[in-house]
Amino acid sequence: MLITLEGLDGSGKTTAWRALRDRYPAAVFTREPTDSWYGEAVLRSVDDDDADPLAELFLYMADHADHLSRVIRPALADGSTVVSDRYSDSRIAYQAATLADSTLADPFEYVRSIHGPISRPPDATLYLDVDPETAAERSGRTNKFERVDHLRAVRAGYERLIDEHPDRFVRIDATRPQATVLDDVTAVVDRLLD
Ligand SMILES: Nc1ncnc2c1ncn2[C@@H]1O[C@H](COP(=O)(O)OP(=O)(O)OP(=O)(O)O)[C@@H](O)[C@H]1O
Ligand SMILES: Cc1cn([C@H]2C[C@H](O)[C@@H](COP(=O)(O)O)O2)c(=O)[nH]c1=O
Repeated sequence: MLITLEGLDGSGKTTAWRALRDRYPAAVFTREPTDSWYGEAVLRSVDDDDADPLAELFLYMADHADHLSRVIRPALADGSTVVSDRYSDSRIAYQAATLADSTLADPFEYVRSIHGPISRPPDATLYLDVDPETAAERSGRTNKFERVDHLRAVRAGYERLIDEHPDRFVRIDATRPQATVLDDVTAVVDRLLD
């Protein structure tokens, strides 16, 4: 089973991912951007305010393709549970926002469409829901994606994904205290793996 954690910057995904790693030591824990050289190239682009959004999308896609072949597919073929901190929905929500002013007629559909033939959809996605103001505050506004107006557009993309896949997404109110959020996260994953 492939479980993904999604949400705005600072929503608490990595905190939840670490709690799940302690609780399920036999599962495979991974993330996007990955720690490969493709992931390093992505981070260089994230730190470049002038990066071309389409070029950046394809860096993320290269990292995703490598992640699929090197980590995700082998782990699933072994029968392991895989938990990924960010995955394809991050691309659809974030790059649809960065490409909003591009020549693409419908960036959301375009980014989704390029995943179709190559990706492996998640079985379940925990969406840690915070408002853009809380997200920007918690993340410390350290990169170009952590600005309130951008996060508002990203959140709209996530809402569209949730509307389209109500059975896959589990929304968790992540504005509550950390312990309460983690209780909900572990209860959801316990139920999924039961
Ligand atoms: N429920 C919560 N209430 C208050 N603060 C929280 C909560 N969850 C996480 N935090 C804090 O918010 C900050 C960001 O958390 P975390 O790194 O887990 O978020 P993230 O979604 O992985 O962020 P990013 O996408 O930017 O990597 C950390 O300082 C963390 O301790
Ligand atoms: C996977 C992925 C990530 N992003 C953005 C979101 C963050 O601002 C940065 C780095 O991710 P992190 O979880 O905060 O370390 O990258 C994105 O725009 N598109 C993606 O596919």
